[in-house]
Amino acid sequence: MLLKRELIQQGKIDEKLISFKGEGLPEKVIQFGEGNFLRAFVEWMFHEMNKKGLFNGKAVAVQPIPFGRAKEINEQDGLYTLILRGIQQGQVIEKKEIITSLSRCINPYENYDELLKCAENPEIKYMISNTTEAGIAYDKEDSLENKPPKSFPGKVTAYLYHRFKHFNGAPDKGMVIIPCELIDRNGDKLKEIVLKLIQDWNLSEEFKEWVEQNCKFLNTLVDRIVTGYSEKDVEKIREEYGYQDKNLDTGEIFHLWVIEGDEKLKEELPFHKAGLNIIWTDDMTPYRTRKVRILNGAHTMTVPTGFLYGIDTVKEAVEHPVIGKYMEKGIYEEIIPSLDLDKKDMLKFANDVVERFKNPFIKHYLIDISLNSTSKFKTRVLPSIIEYVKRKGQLPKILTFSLAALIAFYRGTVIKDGKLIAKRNGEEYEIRDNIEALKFFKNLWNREIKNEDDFKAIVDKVLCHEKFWGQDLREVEGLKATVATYLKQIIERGMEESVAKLVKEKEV
Ligand SMILES: NC(=O)c1ccc[n+]([C@@H]2O[C@H](COP(=O)([O-])OP(=O)(O)OC[C@H]3O[C@@H](n4cnc5c(N)ncnc54)[C@H](O)[C@@H]3O)[C@@H](O)[C@H]2O)c1
Ligand SMILES: O=P(O)(O)OC[C@@H](O)[C@@H](O)[C@H](O)[C@H](O)CO
Repeated sequence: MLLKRELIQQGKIDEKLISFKGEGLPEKVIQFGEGNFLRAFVEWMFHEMNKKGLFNGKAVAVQPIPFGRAKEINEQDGLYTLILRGIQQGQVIEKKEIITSLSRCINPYENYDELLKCAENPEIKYMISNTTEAGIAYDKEDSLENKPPKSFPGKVTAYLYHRFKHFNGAPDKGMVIIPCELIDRNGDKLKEIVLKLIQDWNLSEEFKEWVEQNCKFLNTLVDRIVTGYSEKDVEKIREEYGYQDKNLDTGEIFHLWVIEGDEKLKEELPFHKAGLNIIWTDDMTPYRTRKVRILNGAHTMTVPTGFLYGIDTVKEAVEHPVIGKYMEKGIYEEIIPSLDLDKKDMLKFANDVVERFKNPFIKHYLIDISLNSTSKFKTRVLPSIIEYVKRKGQLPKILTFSLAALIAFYRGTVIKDGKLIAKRNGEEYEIRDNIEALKFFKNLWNREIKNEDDFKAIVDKVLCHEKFWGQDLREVEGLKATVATYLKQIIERGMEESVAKLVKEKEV
């Protein structure tokens, strides 16, 4: 029996899972993205507000690409179970609940008019999105003639244009747009692309002014580890509660949403009154830097090293005697000293991150985090290396090693179904990144390696590839030689020996 509204109405679902039925609430939010993260973060927050009568509305999701889970969401009337679990003040906490703040999911590739109809709804004032870092991108080939436009910003532009025309440019029908993508100043970036598309598509000056004056694009930073579901979780729910849930979602208890916005918005969206951890600020930059460099940086520097060591999850990594040490040294001795933020605050954040990584309920696979590692390394790890060198006049050895590990991790020679295939201990694994990056590494490793010079040549090619790093990394003193030495060790002696030696070393 599939989770559906009628099961709740007929009293067939355990009452413990239903704290708020959400019947009859109007749609107030249009949400681009129907992935695990949004459902465990934003929908959960609207649900929490609804419970307390603070929002009284639902979100309607839109599938931003041709493939997704619109069908599954609609089959379950937008309902899904959310399991939040972790350790809080030494106590094991597990909360299971059916979230009722999602009304449905529109697939604009099948029903574009449904999407445009939402733009005509005066009650839908908020737009949320999470389309991954790849989503907020300018596509000069996109067009209003595409129904729907291909890109996410294209869809937003078409949506806003339809709303503008429907309400004859009424100033009070502007939207509050709150993107959650983990890119720097996500709101500003989305706005910039929307304005560019308005120009490309020759839309009226009045529309452009309406967007500029009446639509607010907020910059935000989100933080919660969400890992989706496993078949085991689905099976457990079926056994315990008797229903099947194709949209089950799981995450940690910790959550933080930093939003750049004013008091008026804070009152309109009173997340804080529902006890949620939301920071309204006029500058989100320090929060973003802290999170991306410490938490995401720790993930990205650990993934290739830990994975090639034979470890599969973040929890195993942080608790491993060698890899755990590698990770902590990287965070406390290299990332934090490269940051210009309040020391006490950073240490507290880092300690919490290490605790969060140890969450016994979260199986966060290194191979999943490895997605798009080249661009992640550029934004999440490289700035710490550059800043550390500037401040200390020497290379941070763990982070430098992680670059060598990244090159070793991308040691594949065949591309199959858009993935580069490499081997760990004789077993194949898939490297997922943009196709140019995969081709680059495939060509890079397709050579005979006889001596030290060959490793140097490989590293030279990677470091000078400005498309990855936005700069020529050969200019960082000593980086090429050190990465080449580490890479040679990893390939010739294996990750285990190399990293064990590294964590014992004093200096580079
Ligand atoms: N999972 C987490 O712990 C977590 C935490 C914070 C932030 N995030 C961010 O969320 C993103 C992943 O989201 P998820 O965990 O919900 O994954 P997911 O795969 O469940 O969902 C991804 C969503 O992005 C959309 N999408 C993918 N590529 C797109 C493209 N090119 N254009 C437009 N839309 C596209 C998909 O349709 C889907 O709605 C990451 O980029 C990450 O930065 C994730
Ligand atoms: O989601 P990604 O792929 O951008 O990055 C992987 C993880 O670093 C990330 O999901 C973190 O767990 C998350 O950013 C915590 O808030």
